[in-house]
Amino acid sequence: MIRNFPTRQAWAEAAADRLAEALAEALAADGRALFAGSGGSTPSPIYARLAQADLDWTKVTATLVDERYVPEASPASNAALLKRALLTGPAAAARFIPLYSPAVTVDRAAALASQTLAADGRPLDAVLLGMGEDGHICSMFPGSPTLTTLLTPSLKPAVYGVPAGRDGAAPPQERLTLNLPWLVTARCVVLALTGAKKRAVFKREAAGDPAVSPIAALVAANAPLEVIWTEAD
Ligand SMILES: O=C1O[C@H](COP(=O)(O)O)[C@@H](O)[C@H](O)[C@H]1O
Repeated sequence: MIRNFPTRQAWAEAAADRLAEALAEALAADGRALFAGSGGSTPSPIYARLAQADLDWTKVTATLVDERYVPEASPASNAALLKRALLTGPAAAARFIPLYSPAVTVDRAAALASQTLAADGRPLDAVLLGMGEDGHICSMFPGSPTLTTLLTPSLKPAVYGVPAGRDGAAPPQERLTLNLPWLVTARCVVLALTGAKKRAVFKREAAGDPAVSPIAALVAANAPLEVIWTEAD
């Protein structure tokens, strides 16, 4: 279930190649493809390689698995990271759907992003996930108040607002996130992990309770999950 790579370079290449393959399959089958990427410190080397993939990027739409409720000018913006690291060179021709909208509430921004993604009219073809050391994926935080809704498999794929909290379970800042049904209906979900600590967290979470652990819920729902790991931190 976990593919191991000896170096960061081999790990990034394997993840990017798998994502490019899934996007190429979608382009061949349907003439278009939908990608969703994570933020955080993990994905930049993967994005750098994926941006070089020989794809018709004019037919690719890219979005985010989650976002902090901040404008692109903020250093915390995942949109800014994606544009800087992936949507450059030939990949700059891809269409980008942000989760953030200015001057509305986080829930209104979530509704607007849900509508735009629904209008695109296809499931995700390739997803790049990271995981925090607390076991969160997207902005699904173990123990947070919105988790039950985000993990409900019978809901439609949608974007949700995640309130900020002070208790350690909720994020310190409002966020936007895709829900589990987006991941379960995807063609390919790559979870990219680095270091011994995250591997241990993944193993613990995968064996956990799907009602309270996003990783366990992903596994229990038979999402097309591929875990790519390097011990290089
Ligand atoms: O907050 C976030 O964190 C996770 C994990 O980030 P990392 O720095 O440990 O790689 C990331 O996947 C998510 O997109 C981001 O918003």
